[in-house]
Amino acid sequence: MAAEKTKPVDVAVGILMQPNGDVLLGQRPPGKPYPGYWEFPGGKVEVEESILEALKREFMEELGIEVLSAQPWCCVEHVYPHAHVRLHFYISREWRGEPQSLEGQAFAWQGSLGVEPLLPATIPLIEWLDRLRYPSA
Ligand SMILES: Nc1nc2c([nH]c(=O)n2[C@@H]2O[C@H](COP(=O)(O)OP(=O)(O)OP(=O)(O)O)[C@@H](O)[C@H]2O)c(=O)[nH]1
Repeated sequence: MAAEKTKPVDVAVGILMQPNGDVLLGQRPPGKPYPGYWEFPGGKVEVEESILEALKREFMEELGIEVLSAQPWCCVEHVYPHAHVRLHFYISREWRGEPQSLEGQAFAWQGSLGVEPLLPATIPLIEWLDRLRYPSA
């Protein structure tokens, strides 16, 4: 069945934002669709799990970070050849712990220049995000 005719899969995505505006990105590992592309950490929401619960679980599993609070920011739907996803982006400024690469992926704190390539569904968000994190620019 073509991906666009399927029901979207909900994905919880977290943007950890430091006081200077830097945000945390992770790199997709080999063996997954879009290997080597950069993304905000997160993953699919499981059955009977809220988006915030999924976000907290994914951050703990992937990075060993305890997200203490996060606010919904925006929701983007995208149809890839491999999946139809509905991405729920949350912004967190309050977490505990330093990121560790628990699943072998690279990660980086990024300022305005950023890393490339980014996942296609994530690219339009960067401009909106820059307006939020650098309001006087
Ligand atoms: N975490 C994350 N996922 C994103 C972003 N942008 C984006 O399009 N996605 C898509 O959302 C889905 C994330 O789910 P996932 O991480 O559990 O799935 P996956 O494809 O990596 O692997 P899996 O199906 O083996 O679990 C992927 O289809 C990914 O392409 C982003 O910024 N962060």
